[in-house]
Amino acid sequence: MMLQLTDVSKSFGATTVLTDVSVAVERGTRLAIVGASGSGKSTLLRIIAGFEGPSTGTVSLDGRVLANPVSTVSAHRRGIGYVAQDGALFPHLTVRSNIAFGLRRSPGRDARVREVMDLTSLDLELLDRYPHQLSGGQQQRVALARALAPAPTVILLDEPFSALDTGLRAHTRAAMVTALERSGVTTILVTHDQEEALSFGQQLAVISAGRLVQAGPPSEVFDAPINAAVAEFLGTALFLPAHTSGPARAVCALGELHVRHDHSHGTEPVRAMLRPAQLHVRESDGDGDARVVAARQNGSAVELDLSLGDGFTLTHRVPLYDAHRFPAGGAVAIRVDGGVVLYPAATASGTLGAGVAR
Ligand SMILES: Nc1ncnc2c1ncn2[C@@H]1O[C@H](COP(=O)(O)OP(=O)(O)OP(=O)(O)O)[C@@H](O)[C@H]1O
Repeated sequence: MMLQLTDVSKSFGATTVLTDVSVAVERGTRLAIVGASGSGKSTLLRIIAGFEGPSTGTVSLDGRVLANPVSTVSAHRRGIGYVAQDGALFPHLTVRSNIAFGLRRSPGRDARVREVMDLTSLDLELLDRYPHQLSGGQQQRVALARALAPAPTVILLDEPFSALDTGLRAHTRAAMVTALERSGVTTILVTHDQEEALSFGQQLAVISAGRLVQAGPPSEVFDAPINAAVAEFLGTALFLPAHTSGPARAVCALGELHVRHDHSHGTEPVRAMLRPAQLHVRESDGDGDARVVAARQNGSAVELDLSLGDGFTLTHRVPLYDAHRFPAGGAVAIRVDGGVVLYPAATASGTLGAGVAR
């Protein structure tokens, strides 16, 4: 066990921002916390960093209490590094001085600067540049290098890639993950980007309205979201009205399907959730499973509206080069791979935290 939060809550006046958040991060592992804007991610990081205190609950590191409502270890004594959204480099300092900022003056100081630059794949040519002479991705890597320089036990990353454009973001993220891996530092990333969260670390936690609704290895959370809202939040999800038809079986407009996970809590009727990648659609000579009611071009793909009967329509994307096989009015056959996840039938409240089993 390493960094541990136990029942952490936080209120600002009458506003409750976090409620009973408990999470443990093992030494040397990476946790990504994903949530919508305003869900409390930054506040959680700020409590771990020591910029805020919890209203209730405890933060501890290797068994040592860092903060509870009555006592707190100050931020600079926690051995925790923090990288903000925009990197927050000192604009009037060179890369060398930025990275060396938290290091004691010593003969080894310059060597350490070079070491963390190597770790974060920063070219030594950049040593004497100023932040405005760097690309966004380089700035973020300098910010990480600066945070890593004093060899912290934990690094906190607050949306460090959000200001970068898509291509640079993926590249910078991969470079950062490599650097974090090589340094062996325990890391927590917060982000509102699902792809980023799913690819970042060994653990993923979903936060909604100040509560941790689900945590686990990213593949497990993605495979078996605890409720329909989490399923939708983590990626495009298709929901079909269904009813159970036997052990691990459910019937919906696409026929009788295998149930991979059942989160319906014994309710009936249910909804069957599947991901677009599970659908295999081909043209059909006969009646097929569905009919193409509309086809819309959307960049490199064509979106087909497929009517399954019973007034139920499903949208499916096919590559542009394949679209001629699916004219409007044509019949298609649909195969589903991998089974479905069941949830209670739709209710009026569809927020991420609704109906959470904890
Ligand atoms: N010092 C404060 N006083 C009052 N309310 C605050 C304070 N800090 C944060 N909040 C409120 O707490 C909620 C969560 O804020 P927080 O910044 O933690 O969310 P977030 O998930 O990081 O959002 P974003 O992704 O938009 O940065 C927001 O509604 C915010 O207005």
